[in-house]
Amino acid sequence: MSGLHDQDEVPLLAVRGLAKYYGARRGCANVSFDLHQGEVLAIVGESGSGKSTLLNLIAAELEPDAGSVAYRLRSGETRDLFGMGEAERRLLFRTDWGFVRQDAAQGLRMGVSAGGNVGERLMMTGARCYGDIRATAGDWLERVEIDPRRIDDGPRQFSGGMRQRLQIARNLVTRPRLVLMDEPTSGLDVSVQARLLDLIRNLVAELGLAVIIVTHDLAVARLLSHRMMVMKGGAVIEEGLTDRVLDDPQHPYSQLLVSSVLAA
Ligand SMILES: Nc1ncnc2c1ncn2[C@@H]1O[C@H](COP(=O)(O)OP(=O)(O)OP(=O)(O)O)[C@@H](O)[C@H]1O
Repeated sequence: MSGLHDQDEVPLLAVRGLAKYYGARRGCANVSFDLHQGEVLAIVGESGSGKSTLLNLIAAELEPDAGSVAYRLRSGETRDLFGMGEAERRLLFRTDWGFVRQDAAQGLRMGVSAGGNVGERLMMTGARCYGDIRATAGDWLERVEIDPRRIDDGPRQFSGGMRQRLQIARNLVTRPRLVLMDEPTSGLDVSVQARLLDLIRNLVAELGLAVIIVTHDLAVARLLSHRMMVMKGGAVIEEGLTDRVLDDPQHPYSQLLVSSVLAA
């Protein structure tokens, strides 16, 4: 995928010098990047390279030891996430941000119906009319290729792929501008993965979403992202346009990563 943005516009997200240590062990350190509206950034690297730590820092689920994350609000004002009050940040995350987790059970309310899962997020943006909420939830189920007649079924009655699609509907119904995704397709059958990736790709393009996607799968990065960052040992060792990094990796570790996938 290739895509360009206006270099002059203020980034949606600006990450500077982010670091997290677990005791003496480096989770990630010295990570800086900008993300613009509509841009998809893949974070790749082997297990333990720091991908989840970085994503969880950006989601403010972990406290950084150093660094900042600035976000441009809909009002145009840019704010440091860690300087915000807890309530303000929570509201932002529930409306303007999404977080699609690898394990759908962590991103869904498993005891609540499909319609309830989608409607709940909508209510956080102020929707109150039951009929409208139900109709919008039904529309979103259709958009993620779930039969809207299953609106009253719970996620426990859904397959793994359907759960992930429901999680996507729940996250996108509020029309967020930024969505974090943590290995959204791993653990699913290959054919289910392909369908889900196709769906994600179309929705991201249609809604003009900015996305940070963590994946260990370079094919996922190739398909979805404009830019990618390669992490190793908690540090970003290479960063650039996805096609460039995959076709012409500069760092020996990225070369190894790319060639080992090609050889597989
Ligand atoms: N809660 C924790 N306590 C101690 N060390 C941790 C903790 N979480 C992560 N680490 C360490 O931080 C480093 C980065 O781990 P992280 O989970 O961010 O990597 P990752 O690339 O997301 O790996 P995976 O793909 O396996 O999830 C690793 O050395 C890991 O052992």
